[in-house]
Formats: sequence, C-alpha cells, structure tokens
Amino acid sequence: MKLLIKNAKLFYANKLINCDVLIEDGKFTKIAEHILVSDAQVVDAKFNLVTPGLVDVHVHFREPGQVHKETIKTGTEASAHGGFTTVGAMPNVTPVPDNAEKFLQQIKLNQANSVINTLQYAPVTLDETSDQLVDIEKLAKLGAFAFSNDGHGIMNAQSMFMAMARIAAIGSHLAAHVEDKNLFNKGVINFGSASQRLGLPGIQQVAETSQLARDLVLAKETGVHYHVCHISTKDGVELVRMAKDAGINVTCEASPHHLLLSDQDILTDDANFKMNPPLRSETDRRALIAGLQDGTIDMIATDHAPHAESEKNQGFAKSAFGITGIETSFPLMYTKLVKTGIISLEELLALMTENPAKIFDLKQAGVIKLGQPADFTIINLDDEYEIKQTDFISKGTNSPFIGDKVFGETVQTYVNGECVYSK
Ligand SMILES: NC(=O)N[C@@H](CC(=O)O)C(=O)O
Ligand SMILES: [Zn+2]
Ligand SMILES: [Zn+2]
Repeated sequence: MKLLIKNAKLFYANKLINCDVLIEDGKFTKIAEHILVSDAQVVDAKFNLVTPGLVDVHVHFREPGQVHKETIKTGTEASAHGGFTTVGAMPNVTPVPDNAEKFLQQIKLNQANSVINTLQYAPVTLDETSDQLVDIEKLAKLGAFAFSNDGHGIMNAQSMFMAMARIAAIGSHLAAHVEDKNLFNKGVINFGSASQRLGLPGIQQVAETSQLARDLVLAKETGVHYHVCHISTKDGVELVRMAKDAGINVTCEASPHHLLLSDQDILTDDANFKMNPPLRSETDRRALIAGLQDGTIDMIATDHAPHAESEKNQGFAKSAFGITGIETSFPLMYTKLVKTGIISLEELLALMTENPAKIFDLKQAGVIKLGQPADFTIINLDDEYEIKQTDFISKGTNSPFIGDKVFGETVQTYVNGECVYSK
C-alpha cells in the first residue's frame, strides 16, 4: 500500500519545508521536493501544514464507568478531529485500573475502541484515593506509560516518596495533579476578586504551590522524572523554573484554558469556565505565557474532561469540574499565540509533538522520520472558522470557547498511514 502526500508544508527536523512525502505499508519511506510514483494513492495537501500527529499526555476518556460523558471511541475520534494521533488517558475511570487484571482489561478496551494511539496511565495508589501504592513494577511491565493519580493527587508524603523511588528505579514517569485537599476549602473557583464578586468559595493558590514545593523536594531526593499536570499559578511556574535550574528532573504542562483565560473572563455563573485547577488571575496567566516562552513549560496538554450537559448547567456551585478540549487545542493555540506573535509556529508544534514525545519516551510519536509509523495531520492555517457546539465529535461540548473564531482547522488525520479523520 503506497500513499503519496503531494505539496506538503512539512514540519520536519524543526523546520517547515515544502515537499512531498511517501508512505509505504504505514511508514514514512521518502521525503523529497518532488516524488513520482505511479502506483500510489495521491493526496494533494495544497501546501497546508503537515505536522507529526499531535501528542497530548493528559486526557480523560470516561470508559468504563461514565460512558454517557465520553467513550474511548468518541474520545479518540474527537482527538483525531483535533489533529491528535497519540494521547495519554488518565486512570480516573470506574473501575480504576489499579491491579494487573483491571489494567489489562483497560488496555484491551483501549485497543478495541481507539482510532488513534491511546496510551494508558496507571494510578499511583489503589483506587487513586488510598495511601497504598499499586504494584508499580507490574503495571509498568503490562504497559503503563506513566503513573498518575490525576483528579485526586497524593496527599500522603510517604506514599509520594515511596512511589517516586519505585518509579525512578524502573525509569518511568510520575505525573502529578498537585493540590493539597486540606487547602481546597470546598472551592469551585480561584480564590480572589472573582470569587468575591460572584460570592463563591475560592480555591487558594497555595493548594497547588505548597504540594508542588513538597514534591520538588521529594523528586530531588529520588531522582524521579516528575511531571506537573496543568500548572496554573505564577508561583508554581517560578518553583518549576527554580527546580529546573537546580537540576531536578521536572517537566510541566499547561492547558490552553489556563494560557488563554483568567478568572476575569468569568462574567456569569457559567460552569463551562469551571475546572480544576481553576482559571487563575491575569497575573498568573501572564506568568504561564512567560513560562511557555522561556521553556519552563515543556508542553501543551488539554486535560480534556468531557461532561454531560446536565452535569455542567448547574452553575459553579453544583456543576462538575472540567472542560472538553481536545478538538479546540491546536486552533486556539495557533490563533491566540502564534498569529499574535507570542510564540512561533515551530515552537507551538514542538510543544504539541516532539516535546511531549521525547519527555515521555514515546519513540514512535512526535516526529516525522523515515521508517517511523506514518502518524500525521494536515492542518489548514489560512481559513478562519467558528468553534460551534454542533461540530464537536466528543460527547462533551462543555467549552468556554464556543463562538470563538479561529484558524488551524484539521483537514485530515492519519495513523499508521490510514486516514482516521477527514473534514
Ligand atoms: N480537570 C478537571 O477539572 N477535571 C478532571 C480531573 C482532573 O484533571 O483533575 C476530570 O476528570 O473531570
Ligand atoms: Zn488534574
Ligand atoms: Zn486531568
């Protein structure tokens, strides 16, 4: 089977080049200015962007347990629509895949239902809520690509310390939702002027930063690769910057919503602006942008957290935390960060492909290389379109960006040389 992509504006070796790309048996086999093959299926990319398939290390699909919010099928089809070919699925499903049997069952479900590459996180502790560690070594052997208690975090310092030591010993990765529950204050929004204005209980910034400081000390001691999920505060970015300068093995991600919105954008009691961590102040948002520009923030991750409409239309006090994000991430980042000159297109693509792949040792993802599986996405950077609720493939349409006009629509997405999304 041969597939020839003509007239690509290809992101290749950190540069954009105009060329043709040949794919044979699902792998990249030739990249050249002009390729002529008589027996290939031809796709004219029309000098649209051709990027390695986007990589997102932080998504929530809800299967098993809450398939009314999302299934692996709808989640991965939505991912393909967003240009993603590899995602890391968080383990806060029901049941939590916290032993060999449940983990293998989860992997089977993922394989049977995914149209892209779905990598599976294992939890760090039983049920994600106890202090008792899972069998880290066994779950890694069974294919856990990293460990995380996302959604809950790890309150007990000893559990965290032991988990880090064991994850370091096998060379895996620990991704942390940093939030001290004891400082959470039953909050539903950032603590500050917006929580006062709307009369809602606020989540203090120290809930994030105090636990992050603890973890950085433990990461230094154990040498583990420690990855900070959805960083949201100025002080958090500063802590990561200092830790990196001190040689601690820490990386971090930021989500499109924390980079683009602040609590000042919450004008009404609309829970499409409710997520955890919450939208912070404009000062925090700017610090995140600075962290993206100077490399303190290593990657963009969506924290795609779909919920049903009935779970999101009850105002801040009662609605679920989280927003859908996998279908709007690239266009939002491209329109609001690249077109405005805040970062370059090459920088954005690295943040969404090569960086996450390298940092999480995903050898088959994030770059276009000869011999590599042909996972790539064709993206139209020229035509503006509107983010519409009716265009989501995800079951979750809980987005604060509906109605925004953006550039960067996915034209086609390919996994192993097969088209898995076409506009
Ligand atoms: N981000 C959220 O607000 N919610 C996530 C959990 C999480 O990422 O902490 C979810 O699973 O819904
Ligand atoms: Zn989280
Ligand atoms: Zn999450």
